[in-house]
Amino acid sequence: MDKQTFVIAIAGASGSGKSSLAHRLEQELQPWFSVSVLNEDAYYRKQDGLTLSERKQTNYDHPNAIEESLLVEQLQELKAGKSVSVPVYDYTTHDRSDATVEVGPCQILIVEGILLLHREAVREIVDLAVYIDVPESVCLERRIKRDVAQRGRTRESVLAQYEKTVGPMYRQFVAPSKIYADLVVENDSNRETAIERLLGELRSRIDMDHVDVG
Ligand SMILES: Nc1ncnc2c1ncn2[C@@H]1O[C@H](COP(=O)(O)OP(=O)(O)O)[C@@H](O)[C@H]1O
Ligand SMILES: Nc1ccn([C@@H]2O[C@H](COP(=O)(O)O)[C@@H](O)[C@H]2O)c(=O)n1
Repeated sequence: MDKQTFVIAIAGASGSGKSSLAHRLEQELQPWFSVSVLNEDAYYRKQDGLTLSERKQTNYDHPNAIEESLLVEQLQELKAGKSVSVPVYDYTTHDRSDATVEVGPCQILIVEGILLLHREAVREIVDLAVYIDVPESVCLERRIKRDVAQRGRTRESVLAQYEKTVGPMYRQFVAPSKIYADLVVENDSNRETAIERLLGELRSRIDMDHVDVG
């Protein structure tokens, strides 16, 4: 078997804890492997032709909000052992910035995002598909706290956006994509429980011979 980058996708609702788990997994795997983490959000389309108030109205939870062709192209390049220049997204301006970050070849690539498992072209690249399963009400409470603290939002704006787009798109696209997961992990209690379960499953499911450790 060819040794190439092993790609783990972590999908699930906004606020389910994908990003936190992806970075914890990176920490746990790093002593043994070179690991990189990618976020689907980096591939939100550029919106510099729109005003800020127009950008605030965009439906960021619809699959078409993401430039899927660039996401897939960069996943393929990384899987093939090449470097890519990943866009940098700014949630406060609702736009992709002009900056990019270089992501180099790695043995394990973790990519996280709400709609990854909805995307057939992404599923074809992924070696292990993980869905983080958390009740909607828990995700919403976490999202309110995070978006007010880190993404320049108010509680009211988060609730309005949730009712208009986030909740409906979750029910239409994100939750149904759970059927494509190789592994479903609950994350509505202790964070350590989820990471332990993920690591336990990974140990038995990742074919380490497949990963180039040489
Ligand atoms: N198991 C957990 N228990 C409590 N809070 C959590 C847990 N996992 C993540 N969080 C918190 O919830 C918020 C959303 O987590 P994040 O990883 O950003 O979710 P996502 O990437 O799925 O949107 C963050 O503030 C994070 O610290
Ligand atoms: N300008 C933007 C872009 C995206 N969002 C929201 O981000 C969510 C996905 O990221 P998570 O880290 O929460 O998984 C998605 O639900 C979008 O609504 C935004 O609010 N503003």
